[in-house]
Amino acid sequence: MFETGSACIRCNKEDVAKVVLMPGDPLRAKFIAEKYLEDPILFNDVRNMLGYTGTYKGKRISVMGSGMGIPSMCLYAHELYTQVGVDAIIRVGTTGSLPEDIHTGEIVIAQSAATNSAIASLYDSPVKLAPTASWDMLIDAVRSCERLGVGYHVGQVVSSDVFYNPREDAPVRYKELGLLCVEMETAGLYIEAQTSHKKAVSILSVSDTFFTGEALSADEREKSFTDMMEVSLETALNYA
Ligand SMILES: O=P(O)(O)O[C@H]1O[C@H](CO)[C@@H](O)[C@H]1O
Ligand SMILES: O=c1cc[nH]c(=O)[nH]1
Repeated sequence: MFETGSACIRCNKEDVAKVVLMPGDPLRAKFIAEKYLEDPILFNDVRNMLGYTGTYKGKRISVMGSGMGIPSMCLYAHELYTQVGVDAIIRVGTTGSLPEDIHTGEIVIAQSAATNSAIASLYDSPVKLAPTASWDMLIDAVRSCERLGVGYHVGQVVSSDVFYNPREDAPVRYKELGLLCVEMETAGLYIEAQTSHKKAVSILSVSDTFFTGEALSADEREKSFTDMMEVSLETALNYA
């Protein structure tokens, strides 16, 4: 009998480290485990949402897919925080940038996440919560970028419930408001962390741009993804 009461993560608490890297794509979780973790052990494969635990620089770290969108991220983050005993989650995601001076291959660290999702209104709170990164994880992510010599941007991102937004003016309005990029999970992760009294930060790699039409070659895409992964792993060491 597994300790998680969940139908979606089948593991015992001791199978999972205190800090978990979460890419949207479970195959990116497998890639990170195989490329960076020593002796990775698969702890979850329900719905193919692959989760592994291994060691990085001698410390125990887990990596597991979140799926796409706030509902999927919230389900897994909630269970990891409240049933599995995880303390800190780092989203390792891709994003589309809004300002012309944020280029493909660069990293955005999400200080906060504006959202068109109902997630921030669902809690029994006298105010609407503001999805915000944990300050210590945010500053650790910045320091990791600086130590590794990886360029970065820090600011407010958009977590959208839709990839194909029927409001065609949405990216223009986001850009006018000074938002840095669009993705689909960070607001959910930050609200789950806050309401579970845990920690989170999103470290995003720019895979597309909304206004410049820049594109990455296959080599550039891999390099930028590995920058994001290495910054995330270095940040995770502080919470292992
Ligand atoms: O690359 P991931 O982490 O999945 O993130 C981005 O990519 C997906 C859309 O293609 C959404 O999940 C979005 O947030
Ligand atoms: O434009 C983009 C790129 C990546 N992920 C998104 O959600 N949107």
